[in-house]
Amino acid sequence: MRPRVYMMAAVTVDGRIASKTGYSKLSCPYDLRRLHAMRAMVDAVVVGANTAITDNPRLTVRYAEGRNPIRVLIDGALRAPTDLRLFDKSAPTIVFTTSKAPSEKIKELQEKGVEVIVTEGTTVDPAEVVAHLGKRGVEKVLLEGGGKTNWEFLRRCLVDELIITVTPYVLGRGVSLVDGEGFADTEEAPFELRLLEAKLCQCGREIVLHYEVKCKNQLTQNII
Ligand SMILES: NC(=O)C1=CN([C@@H]2O[C@H](COP(=O)(O)OP(=O)(O)OC[C@H]3O[C@@H](n4cnc5c(N)ncnc54)[C@H](OP(=O)(O)O)[C@@H]3O)[C@@H](O)[C@H]2O)C=CC1
Ligand SMILES: Nc1nc(O)c(N)c(N[C@@H]2O[C@H](COP(=O)(O)O)[C@@H](O)[C@H]2O)n1
Repeated sequence: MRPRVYMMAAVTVDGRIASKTGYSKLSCPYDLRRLHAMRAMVDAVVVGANTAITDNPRLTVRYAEGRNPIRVLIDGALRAPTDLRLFDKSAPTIVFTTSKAPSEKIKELQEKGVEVIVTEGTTVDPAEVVAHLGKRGVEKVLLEGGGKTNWEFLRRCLVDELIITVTPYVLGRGVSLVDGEGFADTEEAPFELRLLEAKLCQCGREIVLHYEVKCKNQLTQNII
């Protein structure tokens, strides 16, 4: 069985996860604690190249109790600089890339103890990433964005639960929670969202929405 995939993000009222300049610090301290508690609950946390480059995240557990998950970066052309915090020794890190990655950069990362997996094709197939993690015993994966990576996972029905915090801001042009080609209408989406919970954050200014993502194929199979 493939690992269960949770997608978590903080969005503005107009659905942005970052501004036009890449600013993304939207969450209140309570929301950050929820994020870190989730990191402690999963076995691996996944981000895309732009998030790694723009935010230079640590992806470790700091505002909750628990162990650090494996950090996973999807970076087709290995654009991420090798001095990112992701590549420090605080947690195991895996990079999924393609033959577009410069070989000297792969070597540099390997010397830092980072595992680099070069997949076939011109882009990394997220299904392959999830399957690979499953084979290594990973049972729970947290997808932390950004928008393009969220789209690549969602359009393939690779997300099982969505936890979205709506924050009291409007940014206008910027990065969308799900940033891809898009669906023509709600029917075209290969999944349905079922609301599990909607709650007010302890800060009193944010709403936490928790959905189950049901793949329509699986729904049909269940009906038959
Ligand atoms: N508010 C929040 O909760 C969060 C906000 N953010 C924000 O999101 C922004 C970044 O989002 P966005 O620009 O959409 O980018 P992403 O972080 O999703 O990175 C996208 C890039 O990752 C690489 N990538 C992702 N999936 C694949 C794949 N399947 N195969 C190959 N490469 C892949 C590609 O790089 P390439 O094109 O080189 O192949 C792609 O362009 C940042 O500003 C960050 O701050 C991020 C997370 C949470
Ligand atoms: N859930 C959530 N809320 C926000 O407001 C955010 N900005 C993010 N961003 C994610 O967290 C990463 C930063 O992590 P570190 O604190 O450096 O460990 C960032 O890169 C996004 O993945 N998430």
